[in-house]
Amino acid sequence: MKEKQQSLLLESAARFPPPKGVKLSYGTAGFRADASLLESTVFRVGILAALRSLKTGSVIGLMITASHNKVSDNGIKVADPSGGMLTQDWEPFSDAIANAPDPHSLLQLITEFVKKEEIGFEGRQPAEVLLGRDTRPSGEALLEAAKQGITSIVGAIGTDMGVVTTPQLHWMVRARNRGLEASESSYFHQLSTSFRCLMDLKPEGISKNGNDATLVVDGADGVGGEKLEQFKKMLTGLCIEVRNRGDGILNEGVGADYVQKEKVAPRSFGTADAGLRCASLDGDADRLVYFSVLPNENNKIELVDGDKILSLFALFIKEQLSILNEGVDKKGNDSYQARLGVVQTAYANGASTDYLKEMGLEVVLTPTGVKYLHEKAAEFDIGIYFEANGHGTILFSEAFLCWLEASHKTLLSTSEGSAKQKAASRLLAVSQLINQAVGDALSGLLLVEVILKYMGWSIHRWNELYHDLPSRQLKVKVVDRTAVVTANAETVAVQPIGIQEAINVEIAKYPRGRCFIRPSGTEDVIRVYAEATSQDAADSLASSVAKLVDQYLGFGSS
Ligand SMILES: CC(=O)N[C@H]1[C@@H](OP(=O)(O)O)O[C@H](CO)[C@@H](O)[C@@H]1O
Ligand SMILES: [Mg+2]
Repeated sequence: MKEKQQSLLLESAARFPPPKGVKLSYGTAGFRADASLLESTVFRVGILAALRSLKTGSVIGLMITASHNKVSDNGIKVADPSGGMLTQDWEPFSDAIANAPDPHSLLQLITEFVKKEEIGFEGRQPAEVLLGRDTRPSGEALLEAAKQGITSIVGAIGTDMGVVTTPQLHWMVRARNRGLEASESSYFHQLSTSFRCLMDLKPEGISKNGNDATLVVDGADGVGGEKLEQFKKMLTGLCIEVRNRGDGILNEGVGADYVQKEKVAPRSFGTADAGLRCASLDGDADRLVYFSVLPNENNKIELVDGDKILSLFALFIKEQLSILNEGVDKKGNDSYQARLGVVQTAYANGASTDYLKEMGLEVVLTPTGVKYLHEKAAEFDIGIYFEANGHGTILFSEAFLCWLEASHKTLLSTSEGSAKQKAASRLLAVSQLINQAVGDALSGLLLVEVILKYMGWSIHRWNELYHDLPSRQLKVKVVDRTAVVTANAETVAVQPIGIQEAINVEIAKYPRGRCFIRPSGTEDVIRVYAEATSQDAADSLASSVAKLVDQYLGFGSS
């Protein structure tokens, strides 16, 4: 590294001293903390993003958001060239530089890393980082700190995309690296065009969804509500009313995380909305859940979560694939036996996993966190992944899309208007509509709406696909959450020794009982999840296992 570069790093790092006594970690989804603690971290992640851009010769993304966390928090996530999450190989470096105590130790870490990764500073392309932020008041100053980090790498530039949803930023990174236009208007254009194409391809004779022609959306008082209000004007054939568009406090009693975890209606929704088809986005609009307010039930709702969105998508895709393969000899030249797979975590409701398996689908479980689910889904020709909390998307392999495009072309010339041609056309439109960089509440919502129209289903009919097993989630504060080590996609606790056997004894007391514990990657707690055939049983299983966690690891345990 040249001297000029070294002194630039030292000078700028001196302007962003890290807070004393705070240790930060990249965690499940980037750095998150109280916004007042983050300037130095964000500055340093700016440096990391510029180095990543140099290393890959591609555009990188930086998103300033703390998603569903409270408004006083903030955070930062990195988008890799594909638009997906930062490669896990670079997470240890991000942790190390975030916690470097002074400019010199920071410079030393960077120098060593640049050498190890063989990052060239005289590459053909200059480094470029796209920056975005959500609506948090702390976002503007943090974005400036990130920019300073980026520009402390000689020749690197930061391009401010303004206030955007997390998935919009990831989409833009992906688009730029494919040589496409990466603006908000091109994003809206792609989504609205593919949405219209799918609406035009719905079967004739399907009736409207009864009385729920309008979709009412809770915007979590964040960026998603704002964007949807703007975007809905470009959508034909769908009437959307957006509530909680930013007048109230972000994520307070609103948003997908609140609705999914508490199973109650968000602020601005009540019994007057009973029976309507409603949806809720989270603070940065990468999560989506649906719900319907129950009549006379004190804000209780019928929750249609990420597992059911996944099931709806899987059903639709599977149907289109079987139309395409109808009458085709398995060895036929123009057939492509696409591998369709679904990816869930241990938090997926057991009834959803049973349902998907009964459909004949390959179901894979991964640890919690989109980075794991996304990676697994990419192994299929069509991989659908969702966390129960509503974060997920559909990935199409390049090989399958190539075949599909060619096949569609042939079908257009030989049998335009045939069921097969329409099925191919629908799948192509889905690959355009759904955000293949990352889970996206806006594009997910449009796909749900299209499929409900296609099926002629109301939200209640959709919710009847299967009945969720009653479940309960609890959090337990412990001395050191890293003392819990899990295996088998977090379904088994291998440490502390003996705890799993004790949990098994509890589980055996309940028919269809299922329970697991894991350390959270975003909060300082151990999470307990339990499922059983009645709510009382799920509650009681969760609370006895929470007691075990407290006995083994709680503050009175040592
Ligand atoms: C049970 C649960 O909902 N866990 C969430 C939560 O992770 P934890 O590691 O459980 O804190 O935040 C993650 C990031 O948003 C999300 O991917 C994950 O699903
Ligand atoms: Mg989010």
